[in-house]
Amino acid sequence: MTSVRIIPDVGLAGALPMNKDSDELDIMALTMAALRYVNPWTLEKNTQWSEPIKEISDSTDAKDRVITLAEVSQHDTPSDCWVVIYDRVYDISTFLDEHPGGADIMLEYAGRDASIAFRSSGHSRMAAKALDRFLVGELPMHERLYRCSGGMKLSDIPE
Ligand code: HEM
Repeated sequence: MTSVRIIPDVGLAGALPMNKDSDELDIMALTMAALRYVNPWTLEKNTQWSEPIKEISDSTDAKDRVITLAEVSQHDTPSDCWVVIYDRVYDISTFLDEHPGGADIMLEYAGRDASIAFRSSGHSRMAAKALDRFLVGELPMHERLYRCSGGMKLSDIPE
């Protein structure tokens, strides 16, 4: 093995990998140590640098998400079905097969505003409450019809 003689006159000998049998520097050990030092996989994770992961799944956060009508219109298939009801955006993809009124009637409104249809089908308060679990966001103020100043006043808009 290649080895280099070192003169231990700077007081570093104790910190360097020396051959046990001589006062020579162990180049292989030094190389491995240097590789470990520069190899990112050996670096310990510094939690101080990590951003906490922000959960966006609960409905409080979903309410804060602004979704335009243009974006809603991209979700207009049975497997990816969003509708707007009273200015709120709902992802009802998983509800289509559960809907007591059938999937087809809701699919007519896929990617669009379904407020009038929802209202005129005489849905119960329970139905309005059922919307909560599908909430993904709200329209921007300039695209709203109900939840805005001067918007349409309906006594039974869900809270
Ligand atoms: C998108 C969210 C919707 C939810 C969460 C929902 C929920 C419900 C629920 C729970 C019922 C049972 C009756 C009641 O409690 O009112 C129902 C019935 C019904 N829904 Fe919806 N609905 C939605 C959208 C729509 C839309 C867009 C239409 C379109 C017209 C519609 C049409 C109907 C009809 C016709 C019934 C009566 C079915 C029957 O009694 O035979 N629904 N819906």
